[in-house]
Amino acid sequence: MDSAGAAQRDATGATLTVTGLTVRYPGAEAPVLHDLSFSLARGARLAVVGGSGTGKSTLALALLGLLPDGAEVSGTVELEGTVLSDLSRSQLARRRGAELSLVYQNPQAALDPRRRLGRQLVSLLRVHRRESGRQLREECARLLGTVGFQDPGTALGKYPHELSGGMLQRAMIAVAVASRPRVLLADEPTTALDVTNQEAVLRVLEHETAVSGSALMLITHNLALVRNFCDEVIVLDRGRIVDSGATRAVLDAPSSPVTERLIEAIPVLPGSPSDSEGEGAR
Ligand SMILES: Nc1ncnc2c1ncn2[C@@H]1O[C@H](COP(=O)(O)OP(=O)(O)OP(=O)(O)O)[C@@H](O)[C@H]1O
Repeated sequence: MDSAGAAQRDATGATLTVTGLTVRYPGAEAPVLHDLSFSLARGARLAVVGGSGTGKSTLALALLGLLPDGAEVSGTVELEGTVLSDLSRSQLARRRGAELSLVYQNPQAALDPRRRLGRQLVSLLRVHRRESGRQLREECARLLGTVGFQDPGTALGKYPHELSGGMLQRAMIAVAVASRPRVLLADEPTTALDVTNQEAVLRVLEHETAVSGSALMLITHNLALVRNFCDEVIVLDRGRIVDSGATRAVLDAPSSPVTERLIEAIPVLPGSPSDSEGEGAR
């Protein structure tokens, strides 16, 4: 943990505090996000759940300061006591990646198909580190090893299309948490993957955020995934929070019909983690 971050800690235990966040896209009549307020505790795992078009990705972009030009934003986003809208573009860019990091839905789309994986991962690390290219490449190999790559050196020499989506996503997570961000934002990180790769990526997310001490904000439309993975959940509908709280409490006693519908959509398979027997361990 860096001393600047430690000095800025507030007394609430929250690493991220969002207050009254409202966003309107240019030309749109109504805001896409309405007066959102929530906080994320240090090291906690929060799910943001909602159907298509409810504003989940807009929320991620707003937190990262990456909304398109002309978007109207009000309310505040506070990271470790610093209001992000008070920062200059370059200060915000430094925090992005170092303190607030993002894992995209589709790692293939986030990478340049013409450049080998190693060069791209080194470029990502270089934004926040001063080591030589050789040291950064060694660090990339070490990071890939921590997320289950048997032969990191070979993987670094490959082009993105030569690796599976699951491998690429694990690599991206390893690099995203390398700077020990306060918050890792994962926007549908498993949606583009098959079931086996989804599980591997979730295990990596769980392990890596635990090791780095990062809080996780998991954006998903899939409440089944949230059940066993997140401590808290907020449910979005048409840009508003319609339900929120500890995951168990929200799932056991939803206060919105929207949450009820999402719960009804969870497939219950005998012996699956969503089966009550399977849940006993947590
Ligand atoms: N750049 C933009 N300009 C104008 N409207 C936008 C823009 N991006 C998104 N929207 C609109 O904002 C609303 C919320 O979109 P957003 O992508 O945040 O939802 P989402 O919950 O992430 O959806 P999905 O799960 O389908 O990705 C949608 O109606 C969308 O059409």
